[in-house]
Amino acid sequence: MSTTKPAQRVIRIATRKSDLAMWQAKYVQAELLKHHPDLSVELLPMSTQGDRILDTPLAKIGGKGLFIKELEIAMQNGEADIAVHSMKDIPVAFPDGFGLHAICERENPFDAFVSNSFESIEALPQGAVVGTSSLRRQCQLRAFRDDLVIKDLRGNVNTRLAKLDAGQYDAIILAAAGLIRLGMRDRIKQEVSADLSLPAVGQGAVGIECRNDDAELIELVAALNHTATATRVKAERAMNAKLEGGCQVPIGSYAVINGNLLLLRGLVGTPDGKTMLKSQVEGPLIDAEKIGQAVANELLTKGAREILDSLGND
Ligand SMILES: NCc1[nH]cc(CCC(=O)O)c1CC(=O)O
Repeated sequence: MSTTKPAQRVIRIATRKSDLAMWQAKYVQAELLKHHPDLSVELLPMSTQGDRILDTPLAKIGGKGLFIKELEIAMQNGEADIAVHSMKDIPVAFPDGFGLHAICERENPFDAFVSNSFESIEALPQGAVVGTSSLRRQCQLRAFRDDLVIKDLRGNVNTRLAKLDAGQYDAIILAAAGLIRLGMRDRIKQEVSADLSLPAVGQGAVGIECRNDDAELIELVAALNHTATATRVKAERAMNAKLEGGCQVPIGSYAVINGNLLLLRGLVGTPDGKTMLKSQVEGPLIDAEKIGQAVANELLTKGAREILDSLGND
């Protein structure tokens, strides 16, 4: 047995600076240290173009990739080793040389109804103003309650809550996971069921990206992979990839596991909620990716392509 210890490796995590991104980076830092106590893990907080341009719809400025490009450049330059992302916010494909090397255990995957005056979506009065910038949430809310007025709501979680508290909305819809991670579970008045609002691809899960050429790092990071979450998210992302669901489209995709079976539900709709295509496929866990493609194919057969193309998702 060798008596010399390998040199202590330092892992630098590139992260966005929002409270949620910092929470997620610190979570991964703690998990890495739990699995590999000899590591040294540092944070490199960065601001990205996506964080700086807050007043333009994301689709117009280049979509989700904008939130991670700077982090990838830092990894390419050797200033950082890994990047931590909300799985919901990252595109299906990574740039050459980069990959997703772990998906951590999923937090609550559902949408949350938050209001200072009303207890639930059902309890909102006629014509109530609800804040969300997600076309997926807008579509499903309108399909459920076509009287509601949907008003744009951007910014990080705290900004959105501040706008609600300032009286600009009767209620807002956020991801439950973000609120829970930031210690604001008590702001959730209602967890919105998947029947009413099918979650976004990967919602509630955190992923770790790094370069594909660092085998030692990839092995260290793999210890944080949560198999069930990774399988669910793989199916959800395979559906999205097949639909070429770009940045801002009303797509929901949500997988659950029952024993050896995975059930994936998919949804494509129009922002006005007047058309909502739904499909679900169940199959063996090992077929997660095929199940995702099968749900996408069913949605395409029902007319998803026309909806997605009409939204400029080319
Ligand atoms: N689009 C922003 C975003 N990205 C990730 C989360 C938190 C939940 C998650 O990890 O999926 C949120 C907030 C929200 O949608 O309310």
